[in-house]
Amino acid sequence: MPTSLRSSALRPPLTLRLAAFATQCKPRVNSLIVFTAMIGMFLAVPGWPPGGLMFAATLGIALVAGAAAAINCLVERTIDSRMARTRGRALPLGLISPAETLGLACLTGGAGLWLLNVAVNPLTMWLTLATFLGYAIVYTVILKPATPMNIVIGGASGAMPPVLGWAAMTDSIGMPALALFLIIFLWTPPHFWALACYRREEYARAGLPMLPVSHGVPLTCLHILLYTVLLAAVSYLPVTLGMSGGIYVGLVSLLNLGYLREAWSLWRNYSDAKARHAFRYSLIYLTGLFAALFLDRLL
Ligand code: HEM
Ligand SMILES: CC(C)=CCC/C(C)=C/CC/C(C)=C/COP(=O)(O)OP(=O)(O)O
Repeated sequence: MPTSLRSSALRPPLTLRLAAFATQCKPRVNSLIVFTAMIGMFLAVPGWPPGGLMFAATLGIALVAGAAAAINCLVERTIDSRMARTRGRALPLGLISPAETLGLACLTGGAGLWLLNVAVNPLTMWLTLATFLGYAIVYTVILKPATPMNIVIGGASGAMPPVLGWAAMTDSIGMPALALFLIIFLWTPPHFWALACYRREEYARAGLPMLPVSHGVPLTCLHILLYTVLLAAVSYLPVTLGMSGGIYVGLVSLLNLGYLREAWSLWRNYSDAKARHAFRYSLIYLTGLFAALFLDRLL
């Protein structure tokens, strides 16, 4: 927090500081994370999952995911202050102090883990803790500043939520849950690299070795295309495993055609506008794929 804001007279009021903390939990990113966890819960059991168990699991996962995002904001507060996209976050603006962020993240994360342990099962609690550490420590502290492959390895944490949802309902990790893990795991690099392409100058200024910064845009676009082809192939695993049928195949095929077109066009003839479009499409793709899994099960 800037020195001028340290004196209590100049500190933002408590409600504003709590609201500032909530924005650091990255609610928009985490709403999709939690959605994929909930679909994992639906697919794990025949019929509708037990309401109380589903509520506790969803709340627990959301609290821990929010705490992980807040720790990411805490660790990266100096880097965030150097990039246009992130300099309006609560810590660079001094709306909340690092100590308050740490304290509230421990509270929310601790509450989430406790809830998972007592109201869901210890397996889900341990897997969620590992996911938290994977993102907040392994990705944020170790990999992100060190290697352009940060996202490939770090993406494993982002791919965990359907596995967490599955474990919450079954107290086990099934093959179908691993198929959903693989889908998000292969989706994450093209999702992030599209954004990293059109934000490459900011990442370079911040000293972060993202793939378009270290190896250039053409090679990054080739990687985006290759990952998208792999993703399209793996997106049919739920059918091979007997989890989904015709409705899913139809919807996911449309989504795949759209994503392959985005990736192909980006590779053939790059522009920042196309990369922005491909990033937005990545969000439609993953939301659509998980909605298709749900619809296929429902209908
Ligand atoms: C470690 C892996 C990931 C990285 C590095 C990453 C990176 C990013 C970045 C840099 C943004 C822009 C955020 C902003 O401007 O505030 C973003 C947005 C977003 N990401 Fe990811 N992402 C990852 C994994 C995921 C996963 C697994 C999901 C969901 C399942 C996801 C969902 C979203 C959503 C919904 C947005 C849009 C947020 C908005 O509109 O404000 N991301 N991601
Ligand atoms: C249950 C649980 C703990 C889930 C965590 C899931 C997880 C790994 C989410 C990662 C998504 C995310 C906020 C990426 C931002 O990347 P960034 O931090 O590089 O982006 P930034 O530059 O916007 O901070």
